[in-house]
Amino acid sequence: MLLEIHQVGKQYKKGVWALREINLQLRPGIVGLLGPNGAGKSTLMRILATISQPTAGTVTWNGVDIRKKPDELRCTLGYLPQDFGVYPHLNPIEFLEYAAALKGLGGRQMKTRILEILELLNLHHVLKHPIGSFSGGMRQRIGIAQALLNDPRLLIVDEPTVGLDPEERMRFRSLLTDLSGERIIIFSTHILSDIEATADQIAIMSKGQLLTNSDPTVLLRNVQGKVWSVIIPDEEIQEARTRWTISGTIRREDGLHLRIVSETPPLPQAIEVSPSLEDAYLYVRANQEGA
Ligand SMILES: Nc1ncnc2c1ncn2[C@@H]1O[C@H](COP(=O)(O)OP(=O)(O)OP(=O)(O)O)[C@@H](O)[C@H]1O
Repeated sequence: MLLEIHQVGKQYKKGVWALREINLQLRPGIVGLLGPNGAGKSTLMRILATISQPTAGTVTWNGVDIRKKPDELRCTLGYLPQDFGVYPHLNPIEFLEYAAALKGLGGRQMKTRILEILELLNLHHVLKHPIGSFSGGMRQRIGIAQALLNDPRLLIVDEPTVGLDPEERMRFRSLLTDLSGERIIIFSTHILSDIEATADQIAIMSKGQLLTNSDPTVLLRNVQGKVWSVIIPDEEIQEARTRWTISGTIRREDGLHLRIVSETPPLPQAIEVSPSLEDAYLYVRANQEGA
């Protein structure tokens, strides 16, 4: 199973590229697509979901160009868009039957499959309740349920944790881990902690470009020896912000404790600390955007 993105670009307006020269090879596992708002994550996901066409480049699914033969991918694609809407008056079964019909799926087997999915997503106790009465996390699980109807090999979820409380976020992350295995799961977010514990691969995007695509341990290794702790007086924070890439600030009795990502010690008394993925993310962005 292989999804290959080759030199993909997308231009919405003349001269303005929302995506530029994206190259990625994805195999089974969870890929975290990380980047700030406007980085191009949704644009890329819509192209992969065959909803939008790239202006340049190609995407192949197991060697087949998805532009020429979109159905090869569509029949095994599950997609949860960012702006997923539900019909509030329908209950989960009614909604999923409707979603299945839209996808051309139906029959007796589909009824059984819907019940299995609702059980898997821990929604079996609310089968008769209108979706409008559900919490944000439960609605997102309905969104995932519709994406799983065809037992997809490629599952694309676009910022699924927006609006969820911390507990719901945690549950959603472990749900994706449960669903991984013989699937490619692409999970976009602008929040690092969403993918920190779950992603096998982290692709970082900014301003339409792919800055890096690595195993999280490689990202961490790259920033090893480049994260420092320093203490400065409160009044120096403005200047510090202009001088350094700061990944954390804590106010203590003895002053402001800064966590700084820098190739060399930012001050002679700086103490080296072990890096986090947050540091690694800032390091990639600071280096590659500035380059
Ligand atoms: N339909 C569109 N027409 C014109 N420009 C668009 C369209 N969709 C997105 N863009 C622009 O393309 C760029 C990338 O947007 P995109 O939505 O893909 O980013 P994103 O990383 O998903 O951000 P967000 O988290 O805010 O959705 C942005 O500058 C955005 O304004």
